[in-house]
Amino acid sequence: MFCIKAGRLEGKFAAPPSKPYSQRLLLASALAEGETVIRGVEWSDDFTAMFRAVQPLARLYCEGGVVKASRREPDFYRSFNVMESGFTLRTAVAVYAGVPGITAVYYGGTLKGRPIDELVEALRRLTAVEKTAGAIVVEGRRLEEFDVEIRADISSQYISGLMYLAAHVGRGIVRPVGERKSWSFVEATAEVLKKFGAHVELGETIEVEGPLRSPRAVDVPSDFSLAAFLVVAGVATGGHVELLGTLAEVDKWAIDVFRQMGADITIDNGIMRVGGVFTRGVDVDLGRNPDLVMPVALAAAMVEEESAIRGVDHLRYKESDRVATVLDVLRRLGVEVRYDKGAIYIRGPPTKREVAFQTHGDHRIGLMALAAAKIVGGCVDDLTPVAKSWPSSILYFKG
Ligand SMILES: O=C(O)C1=C[C@@H](OP(=O)(O)O)[C@@H](O)[C@H](O)C1
Ligand SMILES: C=C(OP(=O)(O)O)C(=O)O
Repeated sequence: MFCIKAGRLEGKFAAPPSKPYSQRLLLASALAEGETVIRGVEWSDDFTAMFRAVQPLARLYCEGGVVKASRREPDFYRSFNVMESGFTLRTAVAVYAGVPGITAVYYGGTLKGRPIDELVEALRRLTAVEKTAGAIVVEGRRLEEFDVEIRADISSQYISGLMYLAAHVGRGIVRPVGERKSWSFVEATAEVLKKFGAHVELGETIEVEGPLRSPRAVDVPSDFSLAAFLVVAGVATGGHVELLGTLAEVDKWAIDVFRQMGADITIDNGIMRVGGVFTRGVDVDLGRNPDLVMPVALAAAMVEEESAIRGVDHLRYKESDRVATVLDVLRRLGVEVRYDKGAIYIRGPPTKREVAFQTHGDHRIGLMALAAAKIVGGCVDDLTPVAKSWPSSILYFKG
């Protein structure tokens, strides 16, 4: 049990480093020609998962938050545990299909109940892939150019995995089928592959052409989906919060969502200053950016006007069923909330104080609970999950 007193969140904080970018940069560095220095890494469980996954084909050195990576002759037999990292599981299974040799990718915890079968089916058109209890075994081949269809409405990481495979083997075409969920993360993959010299076209189909070449040194950008918890806690407690760092593209447009709700956010010389009061509800579709649902829902819980957060049905495939667990956090706050046809409707403000929150084994629900506890006071049952994306978060909220 971790308890927090209600009170103003005040201070100057380093914005949290982006987990999705740190993982993408490490994977690209491990496949690229030449050494890459990656600066500003936070050793989250998911980054560690990617570090394990690339070890059989990369030379790796680390010192604090700096990692140096370059490709090497891959081991023929390789096995590693990606723990609960969906991105690492889905990209590793795809990439190793194009690396001659045999790979056993172990996975566990909440990831055991999350989707992977559609990617396994798509890869079986290229090579042998066996799914057993808790592991996937991939027979890697020297693949030529490939052309595959894959469902786009379950996880964008299937597509990101196939894009990395294409860059690695030389060329590939990926045909997304159905609604394009979490699409901003496909764009983030394209952005990183292009930084490493690949040619990427995102259209009706996706075309990727390698090879990957190191840009020599890269900085991990900051993550707005995580920083947003500090923004919400700062605004909701009337505190003054300053965040230092350059935000990654993927979720940063959502600053305007918080502004629409009444937050006063300015960015000047890489410093984000946060103030204002949440006074208005919002009607927003977060289907392209699912990780923003938790902080936006918490901000919406502060205002009386009803908010609608749409496009959230695929949140059921995350570390927890986030449709259910976001509703759980809000109900514990005494907020009116309902889910209907892919949308969450929220009407605040909180009517409860000193609340007992549950993380349900999910890091983003844990972070939402930490920010909520700073606002109304309360306790979080288990902090372990937050190490998946932002282990240092507890230091920001401890206060
Ligand atoms: O590619 C990525 O790094 C991610 C993609 C999204 O998942 P899905 O594509 O499975 O929705 C997102 O929710 C996750 O936190 C990170
Ligand atoms: C769903 C997430 O990550 P992953 O899919 O990589 O496990 C997340 O960080 O919320």
